[in-house]
Amino acid sequence: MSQTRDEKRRRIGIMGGTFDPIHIGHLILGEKAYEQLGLEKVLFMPSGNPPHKRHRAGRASDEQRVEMVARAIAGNSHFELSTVEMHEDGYSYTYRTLEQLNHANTDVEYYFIIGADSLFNLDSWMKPERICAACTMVVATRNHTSVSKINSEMARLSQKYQGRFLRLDTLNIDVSSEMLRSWVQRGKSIRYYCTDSVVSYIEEQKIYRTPKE
Ligand SMILES: Nc1ncnc2c1ncn2[C@@H]1O[C@H](COP(=O)(O)OP(=O)(O)OP(=O)(O)O)[C@@H](O)[C@H]1O
Ligand SMILES: O=C(O)c1ccc[n+]([C@@H]2O[C@H](COP(=O)([O-])O)[C@@H](O)[C@H]2O)c1
Repeated sequence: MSQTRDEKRRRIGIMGGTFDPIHIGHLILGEKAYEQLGLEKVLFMPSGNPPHKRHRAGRASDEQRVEMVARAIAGNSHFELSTVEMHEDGYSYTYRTLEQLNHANTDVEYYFIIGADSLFNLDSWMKPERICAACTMVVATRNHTSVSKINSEMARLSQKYQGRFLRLDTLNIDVSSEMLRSWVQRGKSIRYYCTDSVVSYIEEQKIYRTPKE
């Protein structure tokens, strides 16, 4: 059932991701969504991995990804960690998470924050029409995707899934977790691309030093 969009409902953002590792791109998206949409807070929600995929070579464990998110957002009072997708069964579909959240919190309107790469993949997500019924999608540019391309994809998806899409006004942020993993693996600095607390945790725990499988 489609949620009514009521000005009186609490507005909460969700920044979902693999966060392997969490970097400044994720943090800036959360902060700009908070600012531009007048959100009460932003939940940082690491997505779970199926048990058979945990502790993959060259990747952080689920526990390490959660710890990195906790450390990265620690200094921001309107950011909050949500571990609702970290459970033994592993991967959670976004439509299910959102429907469960809506069911449990009828006074909240959710805003799901994504980068442009995720927008152009949305057709391949599980039940996009149910995702669109359960939240407003909030989209930031990535990989220098133009505003006009983002706007036309948002219009197409909005019509296809009867959804509500908003564009965040952000600069292009040239960073990806994959790039940072490869830099650590090659002994290069990732300082300033992640918070100091995350950089030191990656060093202490010796994450991303082994080549990927
Ligand atoms: N630099 C960025 N600019 C805009 N959006 C981003 C950026 N980095 C990540 N995102 C968005 O944040 C969400 C979570 O991203 P994710 O945790 O997969 O990071 P990633 O950098 O894309 O990881 P990887 O390089 O491993 O694919 C996605 O919707 C993604 O589009
Ligand atoms: O539900 C789906 O089918 C689905 C498919 C791909 C990504 N997602 C969600 O989108 C968010 C960003 O995903 P990722 O893979 O870019 O880290 C994260 O919260 C994922 O759970 C969700």
